[in-house]
Amino acid sequence: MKKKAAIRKLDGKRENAVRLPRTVRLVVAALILRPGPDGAEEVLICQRKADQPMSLKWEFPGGKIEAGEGPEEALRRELNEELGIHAEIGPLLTRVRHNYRNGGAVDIQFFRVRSFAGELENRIFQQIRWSGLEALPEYDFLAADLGMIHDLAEGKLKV
Ligand SMILES: Nc1nc2c([nH]c(=O)n2[C@H]2C[C@H](O)[C@@H](COP(=O)(O)OP(=O)(O)OP(=O)(O)O)O2)c(=O)[nH]1
Repeated sequence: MKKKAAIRKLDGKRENAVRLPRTVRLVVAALILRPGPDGAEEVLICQRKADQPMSLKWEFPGGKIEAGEGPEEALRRELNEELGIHAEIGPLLTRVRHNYRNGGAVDIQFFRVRSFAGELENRIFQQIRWSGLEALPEYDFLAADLGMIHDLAEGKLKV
């Protein structure tokens, strides 16, 4: 009897593991930088619309990598769709993995962008704006970005 009970328990555990899969969304995002008026760096930040999930939170422009795309290629496409620019994608600055409380997980690669062609145009966001790096913690960012924006503000992550 004891043995059977133990097996049932094990099976139950396995079932739970199957019932709660975490599909990781592979995401790319850009730190688009420009020199600010005082010579310090400014970065472009974007606020999600009121009718989007995680509404009105701030984030960096970007989105999910589609099947068959490389990360840089996906980011170039997203920046064109969202902001109407043709960006030159620079180096990978950092990579963040975060489990959201609703069960979704994201794996985000952040690339530096210092140069782009075309005029910045807000095509999908509530608003976009330039912020000094040290001011980033004043904005209500998506949870996955919090560690990184504090590192940027404190100069621990170099751009
Ligand atoms: N673009 C971007 N997405 C981010 C950041 N931080 C963060 O957690 N994310 C998450 C939000 C989304 O779940 C996902 C990006 O997906 P998306 O931009 O293609 O699509 P979406 O907001 O409609 O999200 P979804 O509901 O389809 O998952 O990554 C960030 O700084 N920039």
